[in-house]
Amino acid sequence: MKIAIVGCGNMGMAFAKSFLQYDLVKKDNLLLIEKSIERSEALKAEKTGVVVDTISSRISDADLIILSVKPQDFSALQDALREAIQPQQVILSIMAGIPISAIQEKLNHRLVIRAMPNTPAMLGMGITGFTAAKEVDLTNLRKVENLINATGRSIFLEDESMLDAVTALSGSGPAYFYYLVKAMVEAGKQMGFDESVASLLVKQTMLGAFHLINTADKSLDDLIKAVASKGGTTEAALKRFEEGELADTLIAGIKAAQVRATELSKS
Ligand SMILES: NC(=O)C1=CN([C@@H]2O[C@H](COP(=O)(O)OP(=O)(O)OC[C@H]3O[C@@H](n4cnc5c(N)ncnc54)[C@H](OP(=O)(O)O)[C@@H]3O)[C@@H](O)[C@H]2O)C=CC1
Ligand SMILES: O=C(O)[C@@H]1CCC=N1
Repeated sequence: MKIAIVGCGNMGMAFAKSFLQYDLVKKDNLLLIEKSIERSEALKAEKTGVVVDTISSRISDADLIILSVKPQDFSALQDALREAIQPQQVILSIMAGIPISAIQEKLNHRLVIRAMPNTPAMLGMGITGFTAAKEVDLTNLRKVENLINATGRSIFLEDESMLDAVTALSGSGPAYFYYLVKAMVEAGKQMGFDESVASLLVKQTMLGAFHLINTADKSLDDLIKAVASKGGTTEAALKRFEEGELADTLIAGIKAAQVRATELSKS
């Protein structure tokens, strides 16, 4: 299989490296198109694939073209891509917000799959929601699904509009988790720990607690109850969170991300 990746930043390279790790593509068959000189020099030094800086007829060789530039950068490349693209090539877009119909229209091309991964894809521990234009046949869909699964797990969604919710929940989700971890580390520092000690306490707590979610046969409410003794310390913290409407704020934030994804689709 020959793959071209347009935009080789965080996510483009998470995909590229996962494919290489599982031998789903050979380096010689991996075309990396990266505009940033600094980044493309680094990619050349890493020898991850064939690195070029612009879209040219070389892209016409690829079976699959992955679009992993920022949504705002799509319009600048669409003309060059429309010129070079061949009818049998499959496009996989991971750009937040941009609907399949817009990509089809701008590129004058039908075979478009749209996916929303997240950064743990860098470790093969991502989760990706994806959907496809009705013109994409099962063979191509399976091929792309196999590639996505090299970055972690995946979930196929019939309804494209749910991809904006995937973006808000799991696409952006890692940042919410880091935000929470950062606040807990800050609390540790304010209580007198060095950053490194606070960080160790928090990170190991999050790791252990995560595994309990997955292994203990208990609901999240039961897991909370198992920590929060009547009249104890956890209860004091949870009461303060409730007063500050922390859960509602988190939910509102996630919905704001969904709204932004929908706005991006219209810009
Ligand atoms: N980061 C995340 O957690 C996730 C991101 N996404 C989506 O993935 C996409 C990429 O995000 P991310 O990897 O974080 O972004 P990055 O900024 O890390 O990577 C994008 C790269 O594309 C380059 N680029 C821009 N225009 C072109 C062009 N015309 N030709 C070639 N390269 C180009 C950029 O260069 P320069 O910097 O010079 O502009 C940059 O190096 C976005 O659309 C985002 O919505 C999806 C899921 C999760
Ligand atoms: O913040 C963003 O727009 C992208 C999409 C999901 C994660 N990062």
